Amino acid sequence: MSHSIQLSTPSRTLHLPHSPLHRPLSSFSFRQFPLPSTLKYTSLRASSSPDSSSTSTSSLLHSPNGSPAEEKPSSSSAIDVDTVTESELKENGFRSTRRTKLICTIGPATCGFDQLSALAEGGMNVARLNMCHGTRDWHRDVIRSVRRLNEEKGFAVAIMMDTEGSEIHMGDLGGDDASAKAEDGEVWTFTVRAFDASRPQRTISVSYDGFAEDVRVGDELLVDGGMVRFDVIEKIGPDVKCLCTDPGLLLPRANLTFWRDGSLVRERNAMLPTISSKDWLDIDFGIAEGVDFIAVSFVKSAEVINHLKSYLAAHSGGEDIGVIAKIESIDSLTNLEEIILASDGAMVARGDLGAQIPLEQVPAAQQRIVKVCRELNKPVIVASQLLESMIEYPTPTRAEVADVSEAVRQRSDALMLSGESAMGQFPDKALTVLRSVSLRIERWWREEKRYEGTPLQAIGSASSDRISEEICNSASKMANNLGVDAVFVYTKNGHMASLVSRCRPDCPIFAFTNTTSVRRRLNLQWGLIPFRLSFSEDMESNLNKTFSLLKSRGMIKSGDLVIAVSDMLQSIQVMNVP
Ligand SMILES: Nc1ncnc2c1ncn2[C@@H]1O[C@H](COP(=O)(O)OP(=O)(O)OP(=O)(O)O)[C@@H](O)[C@H]1O
Ligand SMILES: CC(=O)C(=O)O
Ligand SMILES: [K+]
Ligand SMILES: [Mg+2]
Repeated sequence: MSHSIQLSTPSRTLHLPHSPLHRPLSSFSFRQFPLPSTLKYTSLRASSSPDSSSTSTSSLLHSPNGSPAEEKPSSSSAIDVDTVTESELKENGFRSTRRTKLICTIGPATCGFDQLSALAEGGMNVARLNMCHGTRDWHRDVIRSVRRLNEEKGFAVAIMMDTEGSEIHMGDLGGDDASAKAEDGEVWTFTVRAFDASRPQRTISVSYDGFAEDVRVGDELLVDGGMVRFDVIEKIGPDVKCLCTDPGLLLPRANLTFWRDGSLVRERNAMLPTISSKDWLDIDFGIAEGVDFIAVSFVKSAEVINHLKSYLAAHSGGEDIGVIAKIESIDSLTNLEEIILASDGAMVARGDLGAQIPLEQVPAAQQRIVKVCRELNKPVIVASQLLESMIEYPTPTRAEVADVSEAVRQRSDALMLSGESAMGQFPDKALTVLRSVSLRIERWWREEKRYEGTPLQAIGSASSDRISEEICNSASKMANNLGVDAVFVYTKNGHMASLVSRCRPDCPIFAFTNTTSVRRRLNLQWGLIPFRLSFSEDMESNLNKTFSLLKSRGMIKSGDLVIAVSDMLQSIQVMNVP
């Protein structure tokens, strides 16, 4: 058995002393493929049969009942890629493609087709719909516009529906009020009464009937995680009188928390279901409209994630919907590992998290959540207030740029805009800032050759899963050491692509998959450039086909060095594009 990998350039023989493949694994052997006239490569292949390349750990992307009609490949010779990726690849080459994914919350500022189109052109990978706001008809229109955009322009923008959850929040402000200003020293009334007509002056309705009973005089009331603060000074039936101690803007449906003797009052929240009856109706709506992800607010345990996943499996007709756990409560931090293990991804929901734990603990929590997600191979989103000042101003603060940089540096999968894109004045500019800061940090890694060095623990238990992992780990390491232009991964359900993404290699990952729904879901993961392409079990013909399609569109060129891995054949192939 040879311990070297022969590249297609005959003069170069590569020794990989630290490669996991170098270990004396008797089941690994090198096998020379018959060389087609146009393609020369040497392949490294595991001796287990291709059929055993089980990817059962991927519940997110596994399609048990086959693909619905919409997902049928349109043409066997076409490749689906959006115009932005195509021109980026043509103009700047592989290396400069962005690795960090971008999510935009859609709201009144961005719900029109042209506005959505501008966001997609600006790099939006996922559109988030927050079910706390807007009607189902409004959300349906947005979902359909995004779908039209994908169909017309080749984008793979995924839709993430975010549940309202049953935490306590303010009601709508009534009338045309977009916000209300609370000044220091003013007395405001928080009430469980609903208003028939216009909102009485300095009065705010509260979503939770037990509010007036639970809150006590002397408690501190925090709006939106402390953006505005009040002291509870008097209770009169359903009305709670509060003195403003920290002034600020009250936004419709802002989250409310109350604190007693320096800690969060949680007894009440524990009794509310994580998924409310309204959330279940929203979830049915999301299934009917074919959303790609459901983000669950205020997750407390893995149980609710498992429950939702069985519900989706039973009701979504074989369509896969990824479940994202929002980490925004103390309970979710306590049960972090098991929650993330049960989920298909997680969100560091810093807005509410910062209202539940002291603010100075949020950065450490973020770092821990990002790390656990990497370990367990789940995409992770860093969310809230990344560019908060850009709701009002066209340039970010230096501190915001530093915060975005830190999230990119942690190699989180995705960054999310909230109010900046939903109702801010500069949604496109905010997206541009996320994009340019991501690109800058990523370029710095390349310039400094700062490869991700974190050793990753094994996740799969079945031997074929372990082999897939080792192949992806080795392929990524080889990609860094050889300075290859791209890793190609052929994946039916996306699992193999996520394993390559997990290694955060220093080159883009072209993920070829044969369904549009898997293509959209891959768009949440770090470094993956998802293409839809119909392919066969025969890797040689897949590669030849991909090379000719991409070359004809100017996205790759002869001589580019590529590493290929796939679901179908447990092998690593290294080759120059013919
Ligand atoms: N669909 C929508 N319709 C109207 N306004 C919206 C919509 N989505 C978001 N917004 C506005 O953008 C703001 C920020 O959005 P964001 O999604 O962060 O909501 P949030 O209310 O802070 O709750 P969450 O904790 O779920 O993120 C909201 O407070 C709201 O004013
Ligand atoms: C995104 C979200 O829900 C939060 O930050 O609270
Ligand atoms: K929400
Ligand atoms: Mg929240």
